[in-house]
Amino acid sequence: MNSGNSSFHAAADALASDGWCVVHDLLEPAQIRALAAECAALHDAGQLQPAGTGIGQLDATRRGDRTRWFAEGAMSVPQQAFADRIDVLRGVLNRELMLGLVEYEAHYAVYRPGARYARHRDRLRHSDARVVSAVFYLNEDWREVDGGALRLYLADGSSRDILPQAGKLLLFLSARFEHEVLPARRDRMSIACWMRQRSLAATNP
Ligand SMILES: O=C(O)CCC(=O)C(=O)O
Ligand SMILES: [Fe+2]
Repeated sequence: MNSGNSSFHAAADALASDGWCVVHDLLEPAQIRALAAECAALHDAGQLQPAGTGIGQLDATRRGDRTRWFAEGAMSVPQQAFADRIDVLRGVLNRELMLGLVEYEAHYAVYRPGARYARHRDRLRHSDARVVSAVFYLNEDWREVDGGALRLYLADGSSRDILPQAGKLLLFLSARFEHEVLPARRDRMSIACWMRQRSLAATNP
């Protein structure tokens, strides 16, 4: 069971001090495998769609993944397990950092070999709703030679490469960090999720 939430408290501290962190115990291995199997099956059944870049355009040279949103009220068992834990994390972040996170959105993403997502920020131009980006990786036995790191650009000009290994949850403040997905040599599966505040500046795109 994922009984302890001590890593969530540590994550809140790290978000407050550094703005980003990695959590390793979001879900059990069997739950992660169930998500990976579902993501792969949906992809193979043609149920993922080419992703846009937030300004309504498709440009596979900038963003080459295919995605499928989790549908509220119609989630599968593995998706619900993920959502339940994200909700617990959201509660901890709200209590400890007073972030006012009222909801989240999440989608599966598959990057085929060679696909990338060029350097970008997750907060959309027309909305300040996204506060915390949370990327959960589903890839068993991922090694450095497989590529596909998430490169996170830090304020001091340096960067960190995070490999998309099964079970890792990368958290970062959506407004603060530019990041990119480097091309991989094998299929790269993840759940991209954003914890959202009630948006004050939202307008229709
Ligand atoms: O898959 C990742 O590592 C990050 C994906 C991403 O940056 C995004 O979907 O906005
Ligand atoms: Fe992103």
